Amino acid sequence: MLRTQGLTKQFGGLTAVDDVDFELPADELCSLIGPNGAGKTTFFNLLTGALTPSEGTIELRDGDGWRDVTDATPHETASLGIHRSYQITNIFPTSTVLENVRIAAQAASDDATNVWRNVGHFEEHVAEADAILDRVGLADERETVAGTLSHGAKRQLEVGIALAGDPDVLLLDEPNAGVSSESVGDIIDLIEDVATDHAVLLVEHNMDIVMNVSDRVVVLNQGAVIADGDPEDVRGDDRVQRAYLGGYESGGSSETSEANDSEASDSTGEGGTV
Ligand SMILES: Nc1ncnc2c1ncn2[C@@H]1O[C@H](COP(=O)(O)OP(=O)(O)OP(=O)(O)O)[C@@H](O)[C@H]1O
Repeated sequence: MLRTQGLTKQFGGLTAVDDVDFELPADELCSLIGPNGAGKTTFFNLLTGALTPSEGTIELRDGDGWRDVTDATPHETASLGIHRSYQITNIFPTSTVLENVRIAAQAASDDATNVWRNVGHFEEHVAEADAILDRVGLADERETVAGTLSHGAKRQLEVGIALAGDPDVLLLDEPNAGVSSESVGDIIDLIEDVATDHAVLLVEHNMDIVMNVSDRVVVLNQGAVIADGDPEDVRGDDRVQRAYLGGYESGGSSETSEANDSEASDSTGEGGTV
């Protein structure tokens, strides 16, 4: 579905993503984990075209072949089917929940030139938005002003906005960030649901979520892949334990110590999907 070869990003003398060969099959939910500063967000930003690689290629499955999207802009990658949710909230806070998803659905369609026109003219986008709200568990919040939602509901809305672009590949950036522990089960259900019909690449610090939902786990450290495989194997890998997991056991403390300051160190902030 999507693959990178030798993908590298340098910021001055710092190599944030270092020679990464990666492939995401169409039916897979893959988690990308690693300590703060490992390069996960930079890798996402390369895939969406928000950043241009220093070296290497990014390709998307195109029929029987591959299409090179290495130099594609964010608009082009979105129209080719790569969408992401944002760790920093990427919603219109004064618009309703429905409007947020309706605008994203419309922006992804041919009506994109006039996204603010009267809702009544766009029944099909409203219907699409309602179906998405149902899917992400926000049907009851349809008329709620988005900025007043709880953290957890905002995360659900961000996934809904990403889904509205009708993506093939969904990049989820910490969908659990800021969500209360009671809502973790809802987020797991949501991730598993969207993975039934999308290729998903998930960045998440909560190891219980990662171990629960992932078909495969890739570990980045200092920009390079240090492990790639079955969640259980990756968890048992000595290098991964040393670099990141530090004794993580299922059902224990679910976040690594690195994760606790992840919100503060976010470095996305690179524009929106609509
Ligand atoms: N625009 C930028 N300019 C310079 N350095 C950057 C830039 N963006 C990221 N970096 C650096 O690149 C490295 C990788 O950062 P990145 O945000 O990709 O890591 P991360 O794994 O997503 O971390 P976190 O888990 O904290 O979100 C870090 O050392 C960071 O300081």
